[in-house]
Amino acid sequence: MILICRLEGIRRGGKKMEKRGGLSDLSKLPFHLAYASLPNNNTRDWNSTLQVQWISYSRLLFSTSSHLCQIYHMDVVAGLRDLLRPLILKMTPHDCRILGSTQEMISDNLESQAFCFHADKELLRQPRIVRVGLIQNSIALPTTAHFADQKKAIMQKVKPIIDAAGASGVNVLCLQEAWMMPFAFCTREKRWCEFAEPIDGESTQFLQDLARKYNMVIVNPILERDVNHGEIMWNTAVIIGNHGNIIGIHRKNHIPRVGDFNESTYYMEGNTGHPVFETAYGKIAVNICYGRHHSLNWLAFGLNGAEIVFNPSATVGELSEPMWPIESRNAAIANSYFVGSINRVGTEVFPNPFTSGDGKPQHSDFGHFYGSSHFSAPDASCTPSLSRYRDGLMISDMDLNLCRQIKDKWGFRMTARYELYAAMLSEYLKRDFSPQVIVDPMLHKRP
Ligand SMILES: NC(=O)NCCC(=O)O
Repeated sequence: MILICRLEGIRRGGKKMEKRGGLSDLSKLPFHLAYASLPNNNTRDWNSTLQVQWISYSRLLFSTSSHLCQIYHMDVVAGLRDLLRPLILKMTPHDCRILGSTQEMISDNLESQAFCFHADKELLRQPRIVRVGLIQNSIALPTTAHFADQKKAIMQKVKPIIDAAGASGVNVLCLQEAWMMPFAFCTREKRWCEFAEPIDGESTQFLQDLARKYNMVIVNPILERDVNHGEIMWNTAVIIGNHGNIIGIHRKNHIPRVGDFNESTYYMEGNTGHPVFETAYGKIAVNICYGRHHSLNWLAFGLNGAEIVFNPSATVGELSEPMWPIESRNAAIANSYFVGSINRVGTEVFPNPFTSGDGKPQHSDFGHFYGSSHFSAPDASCTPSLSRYRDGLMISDMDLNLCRQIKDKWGFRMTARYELYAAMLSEYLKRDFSPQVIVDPMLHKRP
């Protein structure tokens, strides 16, 4: 059963929920709840904030915070559109564009969620609201299919999702790590190198058209073949501007050497530093997958002025799922920027079994890529995650003014004592470094 009600004043942890719509006890609700929420008694914001959510009760409790009080979701469950029609009729054209077009384009297998992070109103600056999108997806064909067919099928699969993002007014969109291929780096087989592309190759050209069409910045994470440097490979994000131009690239800084993540067989540590790309919609950066375990990597993007850092990833449940909700959220807090975390979905099975020298029996798949893409904000709020199993599009509006507001409030940049750490690191890098350990003189004495 689906109920539609309107909730207001949603607070952190769901502790305070004033309701409208005649529902007094949320615990009596059916497991699934579709609702529309409005900002606190504020009709002024009606145009941009009528939102509809299809959400489980338990997720509702965990998902809300003071800066995340509008939650909306355009699910495509059959019949929901009819139920929502009275609400759609009340919307302005702007809202209809978001809900209507998204509904039209998304298939039953695609989950879509949308959120909004607010900042306080300022006297001297206008809000800087940017609509940001994340796409997670499984591969489209078995890994045994012809490579050209695999690539074409992935593009065909992702295109309607990008169209949905574009039609929903997304300004900046990020795809998952190496989205144009299966994540075959577990196998150590070199034939997968055929998927590598130059920076301005097939997938960039494909996305350039869409960037132009939707006036959208697109982050395109690929396996790069560096044609000007001996055809070597990198794990690269190409930043495509909203005019379809290539703004620049970033190459993955930290290459995993854990479990089946045998990526070092294919590419080296990146050589692009920590670039921040000033786009039409804000300053963005990309911390590719395993880089999220390295707090200095996050820090460097922050020091270069990033307002949104994307973390396009490919990681499996057995290895990293307990870390996933924590690391990027912590980075958003520590560095006063927004983070968009993306992980692919599904289990990719490869033709030949492999091992990774860890004593485990040979196997033919990487494990389950658990999706769970989400956004984190500098004020410690975060969205719920997309599904562990389904393709998904997550959209969030975010007022980038929140970054400076949180910097002003917490002053982490002022209290950071960078000079202490610069000195410590330069000592540590010396060959004759010895750790600063003060031994208890009693430690080795007999009692
Ligand atoms: N793609 C990638 O770097 N994965 C490494 C595993 C992880 O960091 O969870």
